[in-house]
Amino acid sequence: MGFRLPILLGTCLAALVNYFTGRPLLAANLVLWLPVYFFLAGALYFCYRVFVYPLYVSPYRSLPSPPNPHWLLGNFYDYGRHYYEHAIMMAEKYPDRHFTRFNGLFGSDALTLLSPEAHLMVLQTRVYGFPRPALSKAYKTIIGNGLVFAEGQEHRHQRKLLSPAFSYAHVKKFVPVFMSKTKKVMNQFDKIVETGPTVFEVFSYFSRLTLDAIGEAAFGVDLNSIEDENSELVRTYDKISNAGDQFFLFNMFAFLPGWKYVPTKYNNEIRHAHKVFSATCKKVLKEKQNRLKSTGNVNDKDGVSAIKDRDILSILLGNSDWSAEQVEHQIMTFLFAGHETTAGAVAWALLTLAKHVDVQAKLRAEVREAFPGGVDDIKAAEQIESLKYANNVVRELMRVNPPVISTARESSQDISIDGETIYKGTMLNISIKGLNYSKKLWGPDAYEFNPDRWDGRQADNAYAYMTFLQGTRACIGRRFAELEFKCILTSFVGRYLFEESVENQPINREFVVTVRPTDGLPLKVSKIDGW
Ligand code: HEM
Repeated sequence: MGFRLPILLGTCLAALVNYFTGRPLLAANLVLWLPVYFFLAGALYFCYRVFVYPLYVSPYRSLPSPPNPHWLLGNFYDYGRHYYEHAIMMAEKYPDRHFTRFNGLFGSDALTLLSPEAHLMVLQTRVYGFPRPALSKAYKTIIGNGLVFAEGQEHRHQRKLLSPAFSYAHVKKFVPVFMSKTKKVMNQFDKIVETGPTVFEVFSYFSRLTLDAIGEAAFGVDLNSIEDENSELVRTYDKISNAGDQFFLFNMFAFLPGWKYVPTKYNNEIRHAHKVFSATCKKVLKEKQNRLKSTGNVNDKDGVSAIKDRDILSILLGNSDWSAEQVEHQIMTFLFAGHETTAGAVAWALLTLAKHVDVQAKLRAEVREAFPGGVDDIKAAEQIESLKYANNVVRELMRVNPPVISTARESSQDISIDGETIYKGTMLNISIKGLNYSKKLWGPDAYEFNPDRWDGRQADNAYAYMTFLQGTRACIGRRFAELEFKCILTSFVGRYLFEESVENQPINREFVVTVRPTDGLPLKVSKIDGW
């Protein structure tokens, strides 16, 4: 309906004023009346949207919804903090529904998908009929306008082009990169704990580790953030990711044209961040182009296949359809998507293991038995993949701690699933954590951390394990991330014991694209001799 309704209301108001006052419709006092009409029409429309539409007009009004915590903001405000809890609660209460209602911003309609069938429809069968909502386009400044934001045929094309760089056969060649970055951070840990068990903040170490790993594996450059604690790139990621309510406001007003130019504190930070990311991408690009020129590999006549360096950047450069700016945006995308997610996964995994020292001990025993010579023995993907218990632990850690807890789509068409209709223009919430914790799909102990549940099980229904999403737009970096995660986890748990700094201490979480610990993650770390 957009702005048509206020205009209609404004006209009706003008007609009413004309009827009761006898003044000519928008004639003599046009300049005076027009703003008044529109103000009143806007106010009327606002009341209609917030108070009348959700209760009496919305086609979804009879659908069940979670309690509405705020008449104006609906469930939008606590989306990041408690959203997945709503989804879990709704899934438990309505196990046979495909979707339920979610109280959107300013009385708007939104749905939470619940069933695997609904997810299959939105993420695979009719995937390009469900693009990202306009609201999320505001993230382009941080994530880059690359694969994440491509839609339709353009997405299909980019994905096909980039997929070879993420095949398992290719990704496993990165084990030496993952291990060399891991060992650098282990050396830093060794120094911190050399006089005995020490409590310190661990998240930032993994954030820098994964940033350097993606820099080298995907682009062939050393971003040097492990050594340089004051790296501007790291500080900038920290700043925009720890934005709390400012990020909420940024999102809330993102639909206003020109909002990003309003000089709010966060808008300024985002603009600065964009400059830093853009400068990094340009630097990465330049270094790579120089290297490729010197080896004579770039722009060979058959493009991608002629390039010996089959890392992501070589593939991007081998595609002559893309301008330098497009390549830069893709680099920004992989820098962001490739490090925040895995860093979050490792941090939350260590917290979970700190609460389950028995699992840690069993995992450590398996790692030490397989690699008696210590961390230097870990050299190839096949060695790590052969650790049966470690594989179960990793899958379970990723199930209970998905770093991306939810995502959103918007319906660009009317679609029915078993007679329940999703109307065009509706915002859809995809609760990754909701499905990962579904008792219907995972059994009564779905909330428990239990690596043994994976014995003999892959994931009966792929749409039950959503950490990397599923379908056409599932995470392209999944294999990369899983292998990197395994390298990091087996090495660190092999050598150190992780415990909670204070038992059951709540850790504040921030949800800005990924879930990260707001004030860092303090853990008690001790070195266990013999490895
Ligand atoms: C534990 C680590 C990771 C997790 C949990 C994760 C999770 C996800 C999820 C849930 C999505 C879907 C987002 C959406 O559609 O809204 C996604 C997409 C994506 N991820 Fe990952 N990711 C991880 C690591 C990585 C890595 C290491 C890379 C690259 C090296 C990467 C690159 C991407 C890209 C480019 C997309 C967009 C794919 C598309 O739209 O076709 N991710 N990831």
